[in-house]
Amino acid sequence: MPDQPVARYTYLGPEGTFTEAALRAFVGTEQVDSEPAADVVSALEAVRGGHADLAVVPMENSVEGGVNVTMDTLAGSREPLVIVGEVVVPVSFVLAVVPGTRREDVRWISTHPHAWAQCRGWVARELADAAHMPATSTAAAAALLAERGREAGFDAALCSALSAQRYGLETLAEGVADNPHAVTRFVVVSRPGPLPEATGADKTTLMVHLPDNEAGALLTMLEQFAVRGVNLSRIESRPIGDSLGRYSFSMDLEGHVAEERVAAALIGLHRVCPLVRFLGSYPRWDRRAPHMAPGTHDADFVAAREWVEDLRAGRV
Ligand SMILES: O=C(O)C(=O)C[C@]1(C(=O)O)C=C[C@@H](O)C=C1
Repeated sequence: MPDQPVARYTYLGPEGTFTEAALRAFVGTEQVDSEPAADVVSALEAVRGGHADLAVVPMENSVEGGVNVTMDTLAGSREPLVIVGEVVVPVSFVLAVVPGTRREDVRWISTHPHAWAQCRGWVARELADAAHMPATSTAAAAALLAERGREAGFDAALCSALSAQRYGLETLAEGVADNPHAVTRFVVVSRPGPLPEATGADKTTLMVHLPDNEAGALLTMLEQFAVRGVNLSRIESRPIGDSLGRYSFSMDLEGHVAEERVAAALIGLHRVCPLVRFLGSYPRWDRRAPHMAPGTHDADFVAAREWVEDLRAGRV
């Protein structure tokens, strides 16, 4: 048998981001063909353009919620991309500085906005006068501080312990996190192709538009899931952008499109929503199977369909 070609990965870089840690957790080895990207959009564009096979990007954080740039870039282009996997990584930060910097010298702290949101309380308590300078990632802040020192325009980075070490920074505080159990969920994205097989513990990601100015349109959309026993694990609204009051809905549901109840919900959505974008069915990171309500197993749908076929054929 010929060797399988090695998948080329890209991820939100530079080296040392939590996204790189997620990539390594996903492939389960340090040996991976990977190239960091400057930001989420560039990582996803590298896959669209064929420069990489797979991109790992942050999707959702347990404290700060959805990563808008990921949701919008995945859903927003005419050339579709699909999610083929997910990874959940615990996140806690270190306060990293150029060696010799004292705690009382720290006025400006650079990090990714999602990281800042997870450490705001700690900063208010420990460094009350410090302010935030946004960076494209936690490791980008660390790398810039290591490269430019005082010329970077900030005094410290909130980043992973790995980045502080990789960029030769000194750690002034570790375990920085307002919520010690915070986790970030990352998704693995590819160009469309054969779907990952259903495992019995999967998720499906969708982006849906509702009909304009229709009372109850959101309820009608949600009913498509409820009546088929499909649980949603995330739903967020995002502005469509062309006028006020128009929103799309980004959501994850428990199940795989290969399952009857999920397929039936998608058929329902297709009938009642002007746009439904399928963004992938893929195994859950925690391998937790959904609770199945009575009457929602594949066999129940098959039996019900056969019954209707009998009726149509006159076998009453
Ligand atoms: O900047 C990083 O290190 C990232 O991997 C991005 C990111 C995010 O977008 O949420 C990932 C995990 C943390 O929640 C903070 C930042």
